Amino acid sequence: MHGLVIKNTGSWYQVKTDDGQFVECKIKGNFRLKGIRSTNPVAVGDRVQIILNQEGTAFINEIEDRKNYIVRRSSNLSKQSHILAANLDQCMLVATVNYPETSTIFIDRFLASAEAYRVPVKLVFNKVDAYNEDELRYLDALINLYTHIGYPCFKVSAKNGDGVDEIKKALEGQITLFAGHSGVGKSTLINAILPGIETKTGEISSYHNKGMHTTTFSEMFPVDGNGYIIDTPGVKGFGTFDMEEEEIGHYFPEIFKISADCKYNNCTHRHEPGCAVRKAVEEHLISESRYTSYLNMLEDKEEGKYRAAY
Ligand SMILES: Nc1nc2c(ncn2[C@@H]2O[C@H](COP(=O)(O)OP(=O)(O)OP(=O)(O)O)[C@@H](O)[C@H]2O)c(=O)[nH]1
Ligand SMILES: [Zn+2]
Repeated sequence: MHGLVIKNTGSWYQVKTDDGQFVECKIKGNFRLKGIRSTNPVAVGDRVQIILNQEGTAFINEIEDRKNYIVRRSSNLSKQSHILAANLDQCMLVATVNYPETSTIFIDRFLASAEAYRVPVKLVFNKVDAYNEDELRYLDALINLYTHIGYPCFKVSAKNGDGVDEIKKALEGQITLFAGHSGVGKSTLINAILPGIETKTGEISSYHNKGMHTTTFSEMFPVDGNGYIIDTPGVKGFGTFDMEEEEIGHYFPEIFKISADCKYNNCTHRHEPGCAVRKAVEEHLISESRYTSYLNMLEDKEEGKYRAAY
């Protein structure tokens, strides 16, 4: 029998089978996945094969190949990582231009990590009800920039409901991870999409605070139109993604595209002669803010301390 892992409590996994049953499952034996040293071999979003037993529970005995997955390092000391979710169709990054401001560096780092993880991102700009004329103009400039690069953008007010229907539409049939730094209104937005979920996430957080080993806890919530949303408490964004210096440019689509015209094919687009990227920045074909974010990631890498800012 096949199904989708929709909840992970550490020792048990809840699987929704393809014929619509919910089955509590355990892992059989010792799962070792190729190339991943993970504290949890199975994550929400995994498609699995299960074998039912007489008590009505089941064993997971096979995990289907993942199209992508996101991880978090367990700690700096250990090389082990924790798989937060698998098979994401998309990620929605909630951002704000004020109250508090999401920096373009934060947005761009997030986008680059998502490119590396091969998860498409949609940008959701929240709190549009609160902005003045200047902020709204800046917002439109950002939306113009990111839409052009290929990231769809939404304007919403989780507070008064503006734009929330468009978000609901974009969630249909998709597994979507929500991310965003503290205070952008992620919880308020999720609650506008799924009234009642708020209490649940609250419970999870307080459980967290007791210092119990709940880092393995994650859950997907069904939304209208056969989709799911994942809101992992405490996850502001993606974890560290180890990128080689010359690789960082690959995760800025517009930089990558133009870099084909650089004189040197290992160009880092800083001081090299014949750099097509720097020329494009000067000619305003690549945005200054994106180039700054790119350099910012490169600098961290140089100092040997690259760590995502979330
Ligand atoms: N004006 C305005 N305020 C909002 C909106 N959405 C959320 N807020 C407010 O922003 C603050 C933060 O909202 P939360 O939903 O708690 O933000 P969060 O992103 O979940 O933050 P954490 O819980 O810290 O992760 C609250 O005071 C909300 O009432 C909005 O659309 N407009
Ligand atoms: Zn270059």
